[in-house]
Amino acid sequence: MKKILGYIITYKFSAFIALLLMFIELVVELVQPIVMATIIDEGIVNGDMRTIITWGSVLLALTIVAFIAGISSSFFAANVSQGIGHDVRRDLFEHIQFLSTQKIQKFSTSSLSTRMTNDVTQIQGFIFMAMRIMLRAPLFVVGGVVMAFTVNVNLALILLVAVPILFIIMFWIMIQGVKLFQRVQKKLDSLNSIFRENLLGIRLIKSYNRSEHENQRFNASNMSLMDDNKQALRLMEITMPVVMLGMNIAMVLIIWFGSIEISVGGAQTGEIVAIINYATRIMGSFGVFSFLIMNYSRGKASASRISEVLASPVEEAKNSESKVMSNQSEIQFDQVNYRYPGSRVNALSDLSFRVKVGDTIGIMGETGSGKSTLLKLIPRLYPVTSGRILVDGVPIDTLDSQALRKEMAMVPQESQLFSGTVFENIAWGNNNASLQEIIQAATDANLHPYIMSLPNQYETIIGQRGVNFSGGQKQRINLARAFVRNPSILLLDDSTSALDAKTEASVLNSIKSKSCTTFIVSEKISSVIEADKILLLDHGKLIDQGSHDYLLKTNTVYKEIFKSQQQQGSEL
Ligand SMILES: Nc1ncnc2c1ncn2[C@@H]1O[C@H](COP(=O)(O)OP(=O)(O)OP(=O)(O)O)[C@@H](O)[C@H]1O
Repeated sequence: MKKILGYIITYKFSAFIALLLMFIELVVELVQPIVMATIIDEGIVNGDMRTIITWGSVLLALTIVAFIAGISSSFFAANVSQGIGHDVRRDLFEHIQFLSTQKIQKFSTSSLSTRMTNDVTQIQGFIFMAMRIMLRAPLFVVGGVVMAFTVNVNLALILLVAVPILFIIMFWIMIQGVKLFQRVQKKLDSLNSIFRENLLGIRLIKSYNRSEHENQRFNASNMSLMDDNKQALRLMEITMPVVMLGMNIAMVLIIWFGSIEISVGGAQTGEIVAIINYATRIMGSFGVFSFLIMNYSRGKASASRISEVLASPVEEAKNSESKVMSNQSEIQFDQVNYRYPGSRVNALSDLSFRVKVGDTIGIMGETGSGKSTLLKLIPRLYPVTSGRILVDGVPIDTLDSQALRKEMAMVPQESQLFSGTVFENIAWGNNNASLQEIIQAATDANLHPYIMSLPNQYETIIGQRGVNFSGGQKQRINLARAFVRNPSILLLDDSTSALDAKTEASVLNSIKSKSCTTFIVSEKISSVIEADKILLLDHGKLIDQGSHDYLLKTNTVYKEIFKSQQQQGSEL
């Protein structure tokens, strides 16, 4: 919460004015019962019309002041809460951009999106409430008791006993509430995660007739969220009856002792009315406590979830002074091991190999053998568990990650498109690319003729996640995006799997004509047949390396794969 409240500094002026106006409103409300007592005791009881009119006018003026102060305070409080919400969202977004892939995986994308939306909204609500009533309610309770003492000490003593007891009960409820609302927030995360998976996999769900199963999964999570929410709200709901009970007992006592005091001349009617007035208003302030507790509990839970993200260290630029990467880079893996966090086995074990500048490297192996993992280690998407990866002799963990990645382009296994036009999606790889360069990249990806056949050509809007493009078209947009970057290291993770043989051959030819060092992950020998070197992986270990001809002659596993793929090819 401290971290989030730190954001208030930017809005200190608005926050100060909001609190000042709230304070004026509070003082006016505290003075009003005394004015009423004066009107009763000096005006009504004595039949003094002048006193009634004078103090009645004062009362009216005070009411108008409180009204204006209240509205203006809300205006400034909204400024502060909305401003802070905006700043927190901005910082969260920026921070998430620089979190390591492992950290993002740990938080999970659905949790991050709940934090970015729902949690920030809770914080906004909390800050607004904090400035409007969170301070005002307890201040009024304390101020009300103090003012009651100035009216009649004996009767005020009743309030002095009742109020602390209620405070303690409220404090206990608040502590329980924070725990419960934290649980609610976690359940909301799970619900969001199921919902997200459903939206992404809607076609698969329909084609497998699994809607009923998914409904059940969602309903179970929804039910669990409802149960926890109910439990939290039930706790909140008991606050009002407890307050009513405590304060009504106090009021009965005030009236009872008050009537005795009046009969012995120790108090006047107006004083009793004023103290009852304070008691009623204190009860009102306590009444909003349940709302405040709920707001505070949710706000605190949300603040700690947001702070957790903001406090996660970003990928460090360990050595920003380090040498800038040359645009032709030799790569060396030196006894590299990698184990995913939480996994019991290495995804990659004792990997050592060297890649010459401009070479094309094929990476082959059965599914799950560690091909994609190897590729992701090169731009340091995951830091190695042990061993070293060197680019031009420099360990990559000593290089600034931005500088390291500037020279690389990666085409992921799963095509990724952004909302916008085809042009924007390709240019995303290189902001400074000219139209000519974009067209060249699309041509190299064997995509230009298709784009030109579209009604709006390069200005064609790509639907959400590229729904209006085929798998192969999406892959080629991703390839064009990588080409336009003109990288010195090109990383292709099974990026031609959806292309037909002719298109793939044409794309591979374009890649061959480029001078970059290229890594091609594939399960198809045809994709890597012309590579300078093929790395053969098995269960994360490098079992052999060499050219296609060399492996075909010397490696029986490779020979088997080749034979089976040849057979499949001739059967097709
Ligand atoms: N994000 C992850 N978290 C934990 N384990 C992972 C993660 N990604 C991959 N793994 C595990 O690491 C191993 C290697 O996975 P990797 O994706 O590198 O294999 P691959 O050879 O590229 O497979 P495929 O050909 O099916 O894409 C697998 O056993 C996989 O379960």
